[in-house]
Amino acid sequence: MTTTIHRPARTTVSAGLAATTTSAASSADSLVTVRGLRVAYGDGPVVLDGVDLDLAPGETVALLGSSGSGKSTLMRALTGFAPVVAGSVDVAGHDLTRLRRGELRRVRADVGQVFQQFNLVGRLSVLTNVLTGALHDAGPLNWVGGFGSAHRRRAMALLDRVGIAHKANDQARTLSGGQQQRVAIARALMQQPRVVLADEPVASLDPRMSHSVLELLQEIAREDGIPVLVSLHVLPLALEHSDRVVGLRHGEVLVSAPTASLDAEALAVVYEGVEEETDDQH
Ligand SMILES: Nc1ncnc2c1ncn2[C@@H]1O[C@H](COP(=O)(O)OP(=O)(O)OP(=O)(O)O)[C@@H](O)[C@H]1O
Repeated sequence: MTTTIHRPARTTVSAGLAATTTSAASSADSLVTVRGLRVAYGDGPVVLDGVDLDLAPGETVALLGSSGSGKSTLMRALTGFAPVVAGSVDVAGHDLTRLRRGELRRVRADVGQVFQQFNLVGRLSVLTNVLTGALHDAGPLNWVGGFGSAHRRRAMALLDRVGIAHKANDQARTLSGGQQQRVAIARALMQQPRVVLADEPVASLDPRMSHSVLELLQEIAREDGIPVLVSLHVLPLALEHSDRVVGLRHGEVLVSAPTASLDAEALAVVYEGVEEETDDQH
């Protein structure tokens, strides 16, 4: 696939940009392929317009854009929850826009999700929170012992992988934000996802924790050979912890290029003409 930095007529072209480079992803090897995606909520305006996206196994793609540019909506489309007006959203060989509800539920199990607020059940143990990631394939639960021993072994192995096995029996709410996000990542991995979506996973974390959580996500992508799409508001974090960057502005993809070919100046086009606060982007 050719990658692009689009410059709409109303924006200024700054010097020195590589307008065309070669991407890591192409539709041939992509696990996720979005084409011509157009989304509108009810009778409201179009919030995604003609979006193309490819996610290849093993790559971490940073999704950038100002508040309201459509990042969460794109993530929602990848789980079949966005009101799609046109286009296709292919995840692991299934076009989500064409599936019935039951089929959609099965395909959703392939998509692991990580959220800004972790979404753990605070009063439950760390281990139980991770186990809930396997609910879709747990079968009839043994309500005395809960999940079976195979699930528990897998959950413990994942907690070990994310570095907090020693907290397994603690209540989730007693952990720090960074630790809770690691639990949430382990829970997402528990469902053995084919792709991981992380919607602003470090927005509630301090800089040190942010780096370590993003390092972990990138490591998981590489080691497990799954794509990770991570939306971020902080440019330096995106430039340090991704293989490719996709930049949205007003629902359109303006930048899609390997991270190594980009810098903050090249990405400024994504934020040009946007009035919202920009303090945390640089
Ligand atoms: N459920 C909804 N109903 C109506 N409009 C919505 C809904 N969700 C989002 N929108 C609108 O869609 C547009 C894109 O929103 P979205 O949340 O996808 O942006 P975002 O880039 O994720 O923003 P942020 O960085 O603030 O999370 C915005 O104009 C928003 O108001």
